[in-house]
Amino acid sequence: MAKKKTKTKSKAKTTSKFKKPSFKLSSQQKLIFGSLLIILGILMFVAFLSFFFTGQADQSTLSEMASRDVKAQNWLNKLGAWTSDFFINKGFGIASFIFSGLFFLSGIYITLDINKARLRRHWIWGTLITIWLSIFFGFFSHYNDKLGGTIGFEMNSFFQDYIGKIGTILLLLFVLITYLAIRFGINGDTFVKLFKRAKSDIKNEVNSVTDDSTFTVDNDLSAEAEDIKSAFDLKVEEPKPKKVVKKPEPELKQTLQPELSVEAKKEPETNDAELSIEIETVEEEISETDNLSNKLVEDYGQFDPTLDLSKFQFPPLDLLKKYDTEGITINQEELEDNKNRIVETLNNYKIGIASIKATIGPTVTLYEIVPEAGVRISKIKNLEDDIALSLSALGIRIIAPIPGKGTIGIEVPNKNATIVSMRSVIASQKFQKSEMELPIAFGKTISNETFVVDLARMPHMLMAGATGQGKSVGLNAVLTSLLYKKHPAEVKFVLVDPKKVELTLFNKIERHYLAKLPDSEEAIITDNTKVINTLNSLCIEMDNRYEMLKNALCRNIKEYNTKFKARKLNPNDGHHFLPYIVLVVDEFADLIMTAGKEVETPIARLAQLARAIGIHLIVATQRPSVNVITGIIKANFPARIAFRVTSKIDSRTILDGGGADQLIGRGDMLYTSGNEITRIQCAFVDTPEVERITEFIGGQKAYPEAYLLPEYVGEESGTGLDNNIADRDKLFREAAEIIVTAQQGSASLLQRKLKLGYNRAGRLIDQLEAAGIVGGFEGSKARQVLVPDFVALDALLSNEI
Ligand SMILES: Nc1ncnc2c1ncn2[C@@H]1O[C@H](COP(=O)(O)OP(=O)(O)OP(=O)(O)O)[C@@H](O)[C@H]1O
Repeated sequence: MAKKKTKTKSKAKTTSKFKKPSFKLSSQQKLIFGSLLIILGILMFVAFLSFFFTGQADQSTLSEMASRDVKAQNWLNKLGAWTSDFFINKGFGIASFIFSGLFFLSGIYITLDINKARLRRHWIWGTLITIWLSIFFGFFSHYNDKLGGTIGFEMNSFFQDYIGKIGTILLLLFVLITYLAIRFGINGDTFVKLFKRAKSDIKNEVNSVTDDSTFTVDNDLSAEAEDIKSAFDLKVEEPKPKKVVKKPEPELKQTLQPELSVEAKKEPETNDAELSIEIETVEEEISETDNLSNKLVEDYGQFDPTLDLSKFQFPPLDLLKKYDTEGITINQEELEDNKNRIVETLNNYKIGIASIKATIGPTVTLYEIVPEAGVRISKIKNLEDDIALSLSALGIRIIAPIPGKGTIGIEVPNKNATIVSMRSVIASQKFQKSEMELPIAFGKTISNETFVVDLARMPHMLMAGATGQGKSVGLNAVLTSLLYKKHPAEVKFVLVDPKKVELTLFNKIERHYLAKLPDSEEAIITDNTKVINTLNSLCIEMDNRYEMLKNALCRNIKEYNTKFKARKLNPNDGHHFLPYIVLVVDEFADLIMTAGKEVETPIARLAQLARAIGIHLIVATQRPSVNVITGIIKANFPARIAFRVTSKIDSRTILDGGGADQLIGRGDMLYTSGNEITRIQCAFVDTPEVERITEFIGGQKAYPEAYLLPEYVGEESGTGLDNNIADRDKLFREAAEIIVTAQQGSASLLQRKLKLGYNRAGRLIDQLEAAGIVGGFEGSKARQVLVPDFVALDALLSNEI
């Protein structure tokens, strides 16, 4: 009991801490409230009972309730008179007694803390029975109007007015049957059983009578036993009396007594058919871990991952530049001009337009046309170049039809494009109030709405665009968005920048936001070998995180972190708060060209599996050709961003459709995360702005070092020359075959054929040398191949084992 009390106490404390509304009563409150209800039930019963004797006399006093001089006859005086008049006279008649019973019962249930669901059921059924009874007694209102009360009388006459007396009786009968069927589970079988039972009872009765006679005659039952039997009015069943009478006289009483209980036990059998299953809803037990975590949360509050840098300040908006040219200016003349030209061009091709509407965006204006009935959409689509010619403008895109609208869209670039500043999108309500995990404010759509997406949901993003079209600005916009919204404890970046200059500014926030390999000096990765190590290390991190999620019984990072914050996961078991990791790779083409499969494999693995554990990839490339964006990469990057590209083929590679070749550049981009393509003007964030932000963050207190990724033992760390078969590269056999076929022992051949990095190819050559397949190093000349053909190679390798 004492335990229970502390439990409820601690629970109450916890809930008050979080200020959640709680209707749980303490045991003392339950006692007080319960006894109040019990007393109320008794008072109602007394008042109602008294009403039948004093109700008539109290009629006149009801109107003078407020006067102290007037006395009522009711046993509970004026309050009793008023309550009983209210419930019985004006309410449900004698059925109102049920209410007093319900109050009494509620009091008992609450005091003893018995199942609430059952009490609720009592109230529902009790109220229904009260209504039914009051309507039923309504039939007898002309004998005594107190029987059914006003409600009963009125409802009864209402039904009689519409379905007559017989109809009302049948309706009540139907309701009664329904009630019995639902409440007690009575069905047709019950009646059959009842009938059978009655029949067998009669039979037994008859048998018992015959038995009784044989009983006395056969067994010579003493007069005393006979007396006892008649006194208990026993129904003696066939085999039992014989047993009883065989016992000696003094034991007779004892044996007869148990028979009493036999009859008592029979009772449920007779009620068998009327039994209904009451399902008790058991209140959920608080498990031990819950309890412990509750206590921890109570004592120390929820775990706060930001505590180490609790004074960290997010960069202020002032660090971002404000542009004078911002905001949409409507050039009426330009609009009118473009409209006329569109209509004219289409008319030249005998395409009539029913209506035309313009939506002005920051860089392009969308003209939505509803063509006249009977015009083929493909006809308009084919006129793309003609419309562009007549408007003498670049970057015209025709969307026929606009998905979900049923109109045809013609996007025409504005003569004077307005810059979408990073400041305006970061300051927008949409971004500031977003509840996303990793919100990114990309820019503004064609209807000038701020476009915010959640990187956590994408879950990976592929970005392509020809040089100078705004990729780097786009990457900076992504990083800036996250810096403005996420605390250093919540997100970490792994930055890969083969160009070495684009992301260097972020070096300043290394100890706040960046992640790196334990042995590396620079957090921003510019060296291709390090990229391979980092990617493999991320794969290890991914596997570790999955293990942690598995142990914590969580499906994703969000659930895991919520559980960790609620102190349900023990840090001693290896659990810790998991920050999101965003891997940004600029110039992916360069990586693929130099490292090939060694980069592609871990990237594809991460892209396939890392979404649930919070590792998200952003990969940017200048050359969106198929040998860079391979099928496996493409399949795992559902979100794509295309800045202007040079050819339709490139557009198709990145977007699976045209359009990116018709963009106007300077941040004009297309975004898709599935079917729909949205045209967006990317927000512009300049280098000085990024510099100011990183300086602001970098100037604050930081963690002792960057977030450390797990160590990865790279391939070049192996001893190249030893001939340990177990340590051989997985591609050893394949490499040997290539060398033997080409009869040329060069690392670059392996690099080309197997799409490997230089280091790995070199190591393979070393292993081939150790195995005696190629000769020693000969300077600039290719090594000699010592195995003439496949047969010899097979023989050599099989001899090794
Ligand atoms: N959203 C934008 N709004 C306005 N101007 C932009 C925008 N994005 C880019 N520009 C302009 O285009 C120029 C080139 O952009 P950026 O450096 O991002 O190109 P890039 O695609 O990264 O080129 P590269 O691949 O050669 O690095 C910028 O200096 C800027 O003047």
